[in-house]
Order: sequence, then structure tokens, then C-alpha cells
Amino acid sequence: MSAMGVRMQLSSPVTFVTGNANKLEEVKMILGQTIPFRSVKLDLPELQGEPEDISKEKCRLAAKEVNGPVLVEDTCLCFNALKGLPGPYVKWFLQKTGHEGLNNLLAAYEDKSAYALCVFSLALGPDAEPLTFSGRTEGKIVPARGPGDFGWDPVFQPDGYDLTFAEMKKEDKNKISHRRRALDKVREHFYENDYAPPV
Ligand SMILES: O=P(O)(O)OP(=O)(O)OP(=O)(O)OC[C@H]1O[C@@H](n2cnc3c(O)ncnc32)[C@H](O)[C@@H]1O
Ligand SMILES: [Mg+2]
Repeated sequence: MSAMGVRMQLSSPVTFVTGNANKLEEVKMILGQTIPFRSVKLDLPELQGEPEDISKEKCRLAAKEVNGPVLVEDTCLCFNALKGLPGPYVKWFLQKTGHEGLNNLLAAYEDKSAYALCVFSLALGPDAEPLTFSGRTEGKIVPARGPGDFGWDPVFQPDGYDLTFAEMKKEDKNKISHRRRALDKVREHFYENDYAPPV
């Protein structure tokens, strides 16, 4: 039940909006049938700023486009030696300079520690204020190892593992990933609020 004691009725399944097929695949694997959702492939423009604000603004744009309940996420890769950069801008660093470039950014620093951060935003409609749910996984930046099909996975080695995200089995990454931890909170929110499944 919601705080008002009234069961919230979703107007339609929640639409996960992303331009990234790998994200979608992981979200599907992690959520399974626990939340009714569908997906739309849209590469939305992104604000500059703090991760939560970027995610929320992307969510507002998505809710307007879809005109219904939406879920989006923004992912950051944050280097501690660089006070959290490249953070939300990792996509462009990766695109322009590759895995080697990401390593080179840290060449001048002893500290190779980093964390992956995923910020989901949920809005029940175009006029609703988005809610955010963050998940974080600590690790370090290493020279690329493993398949190169998903972003910076080959250069991120989570703490407590000898393997990079890219070398890990998908199901193992999905047990400890930033995305998994954020989605656990999203799922909890759905259960707590007892959103009725769409009819
Ligand atoms: O449409 P959206 O959802 O925004 O998809 P995107 O690919 O633009 O994604 P972001 O704006 O969140 O940028 C994050 C960058 O980090 C990459 N990325 C996201 N999640 C990742 C993960 O779990 N492992 C490795 N790379 C990831 C992704 O490919 C981008 O280059
Ligand atoms: Mg993006």
C-alpha cells in the first residue's frame, strides 16, 4: 500500500528507456518477471552535472516522450584519484580514447581505485517528480582484459575478484554490479508501494 493507503494503479507497464542494448539485456536478466516493464530504444539528450540530476532530467524527458511511467538510468565510472571523474562523461572518454586512454588517465597516480555507479530514475508519468535509486560497486582500473562488447567492463576489476567485469560470467557480474544494487532498490520500492500491475 502507498502512504495514502490507496493502491497506485500504473497506467501501463513501466517503460525502460535506453539507447544501450547491453544495459537492457542486463536489466531484463536482473528484473526477470518481478516488475512489469517493456522497453523503448531512445538515445535521450543528457544534462551535464551531478549523476542524480542527469538521471532525473533524462527521466523527465523520457516520461514526456512516452507519456506514461518510465524508468531510465545513467551510469558513471568514477576514479578516486580524479575526485570522481570521468564519472558521467566516461562514455565520451571511452569513445575517443578507448580502454587504454582510461588507464592512461591514471598514469600519474598511484591510486587506481574506482567505483561504478548506476542511478535509476523512476517517474510514474510526465508530471511526476522522478525518484532516484543508486547502486555502487567498488573496484580498480586495470589494463583491458576480456571481451570488449560492453563499455568499460574490460578495465574494471571489482574488489574481491581476480576477474574484470568483462571476464566474469554475466550472472556473476549481475550479482554484484552497480546496476544490480540499484535495481534491488527499485524492486523494493515497487513492493513497498504495491503498485498494481497494469490491466
Ligand atoms: O541511452 P542511455 O541509457 O543513456 O545509454 P548510454 O550508452 O548513453 O549510457 P550512459 O549515458 O549511462 O553512459 C554510460 C557509459 O558507460 C557504459 N556503461 C554503462 N553501463 C556499463 C556497464 O555495466 N559496464 C560497462 N560499461 C557500461 C556505456 O556503454 C556508456 O559508454
Ligand atoms: Mg546516455
